[in-house]
Amino acid sequence: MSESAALAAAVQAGRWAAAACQVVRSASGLEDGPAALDKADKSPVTVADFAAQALVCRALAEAFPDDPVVGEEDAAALRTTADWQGEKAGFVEQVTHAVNAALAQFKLPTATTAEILDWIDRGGADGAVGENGGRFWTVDPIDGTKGFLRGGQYAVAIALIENGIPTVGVLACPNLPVQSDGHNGDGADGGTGALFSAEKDGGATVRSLEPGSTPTSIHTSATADAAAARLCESVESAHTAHGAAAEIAAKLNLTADPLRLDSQAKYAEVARGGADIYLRLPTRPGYVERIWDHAAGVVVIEAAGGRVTDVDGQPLDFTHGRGLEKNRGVIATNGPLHDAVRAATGAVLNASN
Ligand SMILES: Nc1ncnc2c1ncn2[C@@H]1O[C@H](COP(=O)(O)OS(=O)(=O)O)[C@@H](OP(=O)(O)O)[C@H]1O
Ligand SMILES: [Mg+2]
Ligand SMILES: [Mg+2]
Ligand SMILES: [Mg+2]
Repeated sequence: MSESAALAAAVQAGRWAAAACQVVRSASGLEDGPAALDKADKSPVTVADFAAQALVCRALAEAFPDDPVVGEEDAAALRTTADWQGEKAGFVEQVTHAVNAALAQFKLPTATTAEILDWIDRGGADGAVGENGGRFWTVDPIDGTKGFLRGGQYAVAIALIENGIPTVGVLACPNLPVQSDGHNGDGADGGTGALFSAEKDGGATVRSLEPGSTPTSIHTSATADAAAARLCESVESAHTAHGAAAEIAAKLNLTADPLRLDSQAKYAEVARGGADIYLRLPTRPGYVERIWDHAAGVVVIEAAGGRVTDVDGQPLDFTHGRGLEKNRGVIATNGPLHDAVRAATGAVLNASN
């Protein structure tokens, strides 16, 4: 099937953003890592998050100038940096350098800092359904920023949402091998990285991040035997309840250890059968999942044959702006295992309430 203009734009956006992330990653040693700021919620944001959001917004604006973009980041902090000292000095210049290094790789003209900050702020839409006829993009320029900082997995996640339904999804995963190796190693394998993509009601594919690579189809695993299933979950214990996941695994008689990896690379692994179940279990009441942490993963996994609901079995509801206000946690599976995993999850979470 040929790619739609929307998918082609998202793929290009993912490639440009991944290139910027790789420029930043390779310019910094693992010891000190890329420069990062703390956001209001104390989570980190790096030079590469900003550079990647700028490039995704630029690519989407070129193809679809009227489409709103709901991005995780904004440039407000970067507009007040004139007197930044110490380790923050030069932060904005590093963003500009990363964007322009990526643009140069694609033989595109370089941009000024002012243009780059404006591209980042194109991501300031609020995702209200009804805006632009119910059509908008959502972008996580680096999902798994903590993974990125550690040299582990991270993803550039881009999705198109139409009337509340994610219809196009791209996950660019620079540290994930193109062929699943059931990997326990949680970091770069020296390869070029993988880009997963899908359209609703079309197939899901993976291709290398190498220029000109050809997509190949991916499918979730067919296993209906929970005992043989492989579960994946976040590295960060603040992002998912590891203890409850272990209880659910025991209930399902799972024998393999969970695969812990950062970012929506988890959706990608389940989509291609490298794992069978992705559990994201609420750690504290009141945390609302963000749409950009899931929209692209949902498209890819469903197109590959899998299923996604929240822990209560409800579909993820993308009609409430930037948050999945009506959902709690996430269960993503290969499909055949979904009902059993959902039942075990309900039993464990209800018992602990
Ligand atoms: N308390 C809490 N509960 C659930 N989720 C949270 C929480 N805090 C943060 N986040 C979001 O987690 C995103 C990273 O997802 P992962 O857990 O898959 O990656 S990681 O293991 O933390 O790297 C991360 O996305 P990024 O900020 O894009 O990295 C956050 O949006
Ligand atoms: Mg994220
Ligand atoms: Mg992010
Ligand atoms: Mg973040």
